[in-house]
Amino acid sequence: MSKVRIYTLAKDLGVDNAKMLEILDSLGVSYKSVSSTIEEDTVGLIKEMLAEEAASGTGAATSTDTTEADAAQTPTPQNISSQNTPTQAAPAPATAQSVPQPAVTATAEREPEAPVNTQPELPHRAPVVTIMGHVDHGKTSLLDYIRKTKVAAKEAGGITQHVGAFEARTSKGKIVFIDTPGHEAFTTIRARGANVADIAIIVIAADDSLMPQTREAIAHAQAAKVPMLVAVNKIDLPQADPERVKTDLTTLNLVPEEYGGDTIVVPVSARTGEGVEDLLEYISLTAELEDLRADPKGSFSGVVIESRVDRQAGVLATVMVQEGTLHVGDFLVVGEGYGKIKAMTDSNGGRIKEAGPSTPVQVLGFSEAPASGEKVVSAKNEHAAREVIAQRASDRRDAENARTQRKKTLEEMMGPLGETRTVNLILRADTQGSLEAIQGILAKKETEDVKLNVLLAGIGSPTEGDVLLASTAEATILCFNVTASGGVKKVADTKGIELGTFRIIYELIDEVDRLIKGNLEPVFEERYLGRAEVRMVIRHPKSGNIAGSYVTDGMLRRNAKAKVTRGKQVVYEGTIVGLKRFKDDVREVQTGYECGINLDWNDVQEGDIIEASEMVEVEQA
Ligand SMILES: Nc1nc2c(ncn2[C@@H]2O[C@H](COP(=O)(O)OP(=O)(O)OP(=O)(O)O)[C@@H](O)[C@H]2O)c(=O)[nH]1
Repeated sequence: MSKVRIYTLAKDLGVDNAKMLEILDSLGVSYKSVSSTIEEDTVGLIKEMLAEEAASGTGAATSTDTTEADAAQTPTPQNISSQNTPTQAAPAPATAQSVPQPAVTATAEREPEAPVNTQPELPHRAPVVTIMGHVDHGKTSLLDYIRKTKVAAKEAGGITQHVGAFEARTSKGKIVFIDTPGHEAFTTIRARGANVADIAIIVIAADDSLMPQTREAIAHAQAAKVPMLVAVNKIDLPQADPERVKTDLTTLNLVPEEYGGDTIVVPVSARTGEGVEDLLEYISLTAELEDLRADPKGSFSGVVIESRVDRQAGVLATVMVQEGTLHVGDFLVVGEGYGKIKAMTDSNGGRIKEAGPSTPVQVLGFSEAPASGEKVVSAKNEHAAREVIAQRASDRRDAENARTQRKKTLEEMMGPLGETRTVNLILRADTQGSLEAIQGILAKKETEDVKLNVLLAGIGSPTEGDVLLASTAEATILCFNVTASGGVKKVADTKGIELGTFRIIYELIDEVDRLIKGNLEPVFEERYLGRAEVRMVIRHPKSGNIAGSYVTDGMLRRNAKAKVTRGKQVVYEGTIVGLKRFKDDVREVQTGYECGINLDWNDVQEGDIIEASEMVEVEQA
């Protein structure tokens, strides 16, 4: 029995995706997304339903979106298919969809009036897409192909400067591509707390399948919780084996739709262009499901994609507008610096005066090059910009002071107690065999309370990218038989990332055990401090009997735990409540010194041995 993809069917029948899903729900048909497939039989039922509704004038084909744009149209099935372009009027929110809406028809006399959603909706914005994958799998070629075919010829012509992002025009609207392939850019941006990409395309060469950087790219996208699409590239090659890629993906728990999962896998060729249209269509579909919106009238915020210093022009920074609208003349604050926009160009080099959400713009006006991933906000005027910067500088100083070696509490590390916790790990090992062995053991360690989440299991030394991933995902990096370079260690240090290196698998596993235990309660350990011999008992009118002693080993400390042995027998366990050297109260007494010990116990005798210890919290990995 053949199957039909939901969104294709919706398109063919001229209903929008939301409506189609509503029909499927009413028929009790299960699906994962609009890109899932349904049985041919169901298609017949849907057609019948639509025909009946159309005949009874209930506007079956009418979108549940009761926007002005829809209302202005005569609702024929053809003119209401939803296209997620940024200029399109926004569909009604989910809550409005669940309210039965009278049909919108060409005859306006129908009563009562349809309940109109008075809350103005934010308009849709174009998706921002990043392309990641293993070296040589075709990321750049794919971006080049899209740029060549989807950026208007006159715009693409001439010398297009690389600005870090470009806008593609597709039949489904604008899609913005981050033009720096690879996950370094993605992670660098995320490491500064910003999220630029809405969708990640993982490119996998059909003749090579999963490679270490493919796994890394997937881990990065998953850590960022960014929806992923897999583009299996180079399908034009005779040795291409897209099926193998799909099977291999299942080993990472990414089950392609064809296999009953929800991972969209699109075969493409960046060389011939085959499948690229499909890929773009899937991007638009994913964007539609993500329901990406932004307020062009709101206050501006954006993120620096990249920046460089041009010898003639000065600092040129590419900023992605995320909210609001940017205008020439606006004051921008980045980190602890600011600038006034002297000029602005779009990603094709054309001068522009303003730019709304999901628009990458090159800005001239910063005095220093801001770093990728820095967040940008605007200020009313220069004075306001300076005020923001002064506040930031003072906040930073406070944070630096507060950070001085403050240990994170368990709750901060693991989330609230009493819930299932996740320990995020990045594993690095010398061979695939070791990795598998470690993962095999770890799989058995999971409990109801603690989940072990291996974000990335890679062969070879940990990279700076791993540290960035660890810092954004709050993960611990564990290395087996590989060590981090000095540079990577330094980055880990500055970011406060735990990076453990082990030569014995079970030591690594012990470390994981400690991490797991750390989830449950703090672990304390009794640590031996020292020992003293009682040489005489001094009777004190107020404090009771004081043990005049000589410290024979280590040291004694006030408030330490005390154990008194007489011969082989433990005769008392308590606390050292007072410690004196001659007449003075002291905190500690070292080996070789005499002291008076008050145990708040009167039966101490000459010859007793007082052993001191204290409870210390065991460092939680
Ligand atoms: N036959 C074929 N070759 C391709 C295709 N896509 C890319 N290539 C070739 O594969 C090689 C690598 O392509 P790139 O686009 O540079 O790959 P990349 O992933 O950007 O590589 P890095 O930037 O080094 O990470 C080049 O020689 C491309 O010509 C394709 O669809 N079919």
